[in-house]
Amino acid sequence: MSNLDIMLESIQPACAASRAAALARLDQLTKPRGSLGRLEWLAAELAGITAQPLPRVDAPAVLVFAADHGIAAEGVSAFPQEVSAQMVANFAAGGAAINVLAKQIDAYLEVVDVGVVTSCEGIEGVIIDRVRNGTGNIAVEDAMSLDEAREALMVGVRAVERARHQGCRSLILGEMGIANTSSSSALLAAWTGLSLQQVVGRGTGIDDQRLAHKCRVIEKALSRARTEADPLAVLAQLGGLEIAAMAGACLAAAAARLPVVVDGFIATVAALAATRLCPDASDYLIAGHRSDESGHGHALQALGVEPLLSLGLRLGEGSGAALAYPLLRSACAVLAEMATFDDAGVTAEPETRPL
Ligand SMILES: Cc1cc2ncn([C@H]3O[C@H](COP(=O)(O)O)[C@@H](O)[C@H]3O)c2cc1C
Ligand SMILES: O=C(O)c1cccnc1
Repeated sequence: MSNLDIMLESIQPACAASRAAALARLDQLTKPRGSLGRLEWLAAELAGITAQPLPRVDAPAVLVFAADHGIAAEGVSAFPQEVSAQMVANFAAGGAAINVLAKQIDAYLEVVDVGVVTSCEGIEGVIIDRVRNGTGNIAVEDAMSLDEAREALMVGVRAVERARHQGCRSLILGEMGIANTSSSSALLAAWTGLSLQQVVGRGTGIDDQRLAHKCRVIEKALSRARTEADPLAVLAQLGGLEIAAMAGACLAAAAARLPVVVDGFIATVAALAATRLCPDASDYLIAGHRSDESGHGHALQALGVEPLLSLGLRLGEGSGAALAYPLLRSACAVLAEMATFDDAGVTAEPETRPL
């Protein structure tokens, strides 16, 4: 059995007993039942994920995976392919949105080159774990081989191992890769049967004409693909290297009982890939936000998750997940630190006297 198969077999559903214990405690805390709304739901989810009635999520790791996409040659993005490598240098220099947001939550940040066309070797601080030099153009050929898809998953697994070594207890997964909304749309359509109109959006901000062209290119990719194939084969045909790495990171997180805060459209499709490979991995996913990329709502629905925030972001990099992360911290703090009715001598029973 491969290391990947061993890990897939080790993934267990979230712990129902810890979740139930957290829910019972929430009802004893000094507040009307349920009055902290989704924060209570979040606290219970985190208890189930970590198998701890009083979960802890500090410190978070932000893992940003970068790779290029052959489909960029079709003109499906508003930006040229070289921006992927330039942005990796920007991440390394600390100048991107995710750098700023990761700093605000005291996160451990790692940028991994999984397959940027102009290799990021030599950029200080970037982890080089390359599978190949960008993917094939999915309109005309498979993105990668089955072996390469497995290798890309393992890139994510290794990144989670490093984050755990740093003492991280929660994960935020981000990506950089020009044209990766196209691969994500193709994967989402392949796995859900949704129409192109539902899954294809403007990405970096393309106009109507380019959007129509993007739809035609993705349609070509889908007509070439064997969408009924097993999930790994679909990932190899249509996926991106960074998408596969994020999926591998989701699986490793599930195996280690760490919560993953899912970011935007691309990260959600990667999380969907993880659940296609191992359905129990879905228990470990918290949707950070709903991005403005049309199709993200459908992707979240396919994953069966409700996002915490909706701020009109359309960036990726892990930005929306980093913004949502403080809610996880707050949920854990409320559960652990609020007084119970008994502790505080507050009457727990609702009013029963007749009016
Ligand atoms: C400067 C810049 C920074 C970014 N950070 C994330 N993305 C986002 O945009 C890309 C996806 O959109 P599309 O499929 O239209 O290319 C990804 O790299 C994603 O992470 C960026 C894009 C640009 C241009
Ligand atoms: O939702 C996202 O993650 C997204 C949307 C547009 C461009 N890049 C990323």
